[in-house]
Amino acid sequence: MKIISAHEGVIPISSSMGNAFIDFSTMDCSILALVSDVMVDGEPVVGYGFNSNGRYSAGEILRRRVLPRLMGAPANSLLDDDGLLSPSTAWDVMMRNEKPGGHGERSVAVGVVDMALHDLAAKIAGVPLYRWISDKYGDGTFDDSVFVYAAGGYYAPNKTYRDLQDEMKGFLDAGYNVVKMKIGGADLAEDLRRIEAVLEVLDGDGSRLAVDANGRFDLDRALEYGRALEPYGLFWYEEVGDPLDYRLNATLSEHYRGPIATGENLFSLQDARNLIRYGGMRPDRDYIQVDPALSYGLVEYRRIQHMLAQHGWSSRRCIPHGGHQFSLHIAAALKLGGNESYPDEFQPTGGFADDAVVVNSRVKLDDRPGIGFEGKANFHKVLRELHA
Ligand SMILES: O=C([O-])CC(=O)C(=O)O
Ligand SMILES: [Mg+2]
Repeated sequence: MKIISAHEGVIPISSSMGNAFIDFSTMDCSILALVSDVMVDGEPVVGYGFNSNGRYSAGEILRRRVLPRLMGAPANSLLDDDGLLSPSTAWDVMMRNEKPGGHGERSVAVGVVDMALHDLAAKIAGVPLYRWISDKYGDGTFDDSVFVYAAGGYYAPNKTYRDLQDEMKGFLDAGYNVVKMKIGGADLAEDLRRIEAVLEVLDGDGSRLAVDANGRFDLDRALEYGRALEPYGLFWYEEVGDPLDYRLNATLSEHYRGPIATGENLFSLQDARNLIRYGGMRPDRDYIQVDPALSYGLVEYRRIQHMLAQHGWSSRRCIPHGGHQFSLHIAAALKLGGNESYPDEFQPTGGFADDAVVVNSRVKLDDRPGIGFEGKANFHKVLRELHA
């Protein structure tokens, strides 16, 4: 088995919305197709990857470092002892001559390729990725549906409370029980009005609402918001301070009693371990949101799972960021607590297969081989054009 060619590209996923830290007017995304020499029904088997939603493309690193190493390696150096494509062996090849630390966007580039390699390996095996993962690394069992919550509630020009409520109603109508909205892009009084507006739609049940500050707050503001939010009994209070400010998070956890979620901008085993060591995260209630696509892919994510287990954390406390199909398979196979979903945002990359149905905030996995991008027509069209 050989990878014959790699086709990398960049697509816009821009929009007018904003969170507390950035607007998405120039947001884009790296996409990748790895074409193999394995033929099925007269067509080569192709693995696809992309860099999750909401961080910029990493084409330069892909083109200059990661892909040349992958494509320059002897074909058999990417295979396991059974002659099958091994994403973890390929990972070592991609990371040759890379120093530790400073993970930055390198982890994003490697994550794109790791996703495509997993898609390819599962397609060659003729099974959906969740099955491939659970057969290879687990006991062959998996969750046949995954908890998903609907993320949205962004700031946007001229967006009214009514617009925000309608957006959230749309999520409930689409089958979600838990929704997420942005905070920190306005002052506390205004954000509380926005929260109250959303709570009206949720019958006043704060346990169905997560709020996300996108790393905006300093300690004073983190605690001030925490005091104001605590009475609502929210689903979680997300990414409150800078992702690498572990002490801020630890101090917050001493004051804020409800669940805290963070980790979407931690891109390595080392950073995730520091969060667990120094961030005051509580394994009985908090959530880890590391996104496998942004953080060196599934190979590294499995190391993170191992680290979490050593620290006494259940995989159920992990709900990855990103709202993508890759994490959905990982969540089912590694028995995570769930996965994010963007029903409306980040197109064409965000969201699941077109025929995926959310019932009671759970989505079932399907039987398409690999990750199943083929079931998401608008995205598959873009991916196919890469190697047409
Ligand atoms: O706004 C974003 O960049 C996405 C985000 O934080 C999330 O989905 O949790
Ligand atoms: Mg977030």
